[in-house]
Amino acid sequence: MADLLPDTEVDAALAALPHWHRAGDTLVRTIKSPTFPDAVALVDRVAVAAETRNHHPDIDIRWRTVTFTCATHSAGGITALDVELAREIDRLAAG
Ligand SMILES: C[C@H](O)[C@H](O)[C@H]1CNC2=NC(N)=NC(=O)C2=N1
Repeated sequence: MADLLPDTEVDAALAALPHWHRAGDTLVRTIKSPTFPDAVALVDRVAVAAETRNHHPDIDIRWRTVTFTCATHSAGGITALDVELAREIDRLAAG
């Protein structure tokens, strides 16, 4: 499951993840929340989902702006786990 995705598959995945972009061997999305508590509440929802799937994003919180960076550390790059986590983060951010 933690096999690196070829660039063609990363590009295909990103086509369906318009809020995300590729930065080297990671997928990145920045989300601006209305307030700092809202930003932290989003991070908490993502934390629960990440723990459930045992696949965790790197998270940078700066006031109301949260940046999620997804990569599979054990594989050294982007795998299907990261694409699925990005989709989950989009769902949680939209909810
Ligand atoms: C032991 C545990 O299953 C591993 O360390 C998991 C935890 N969460 C993880 N998250 C991410 N993004 N990459 C990993 O390789 C990874 N490995």
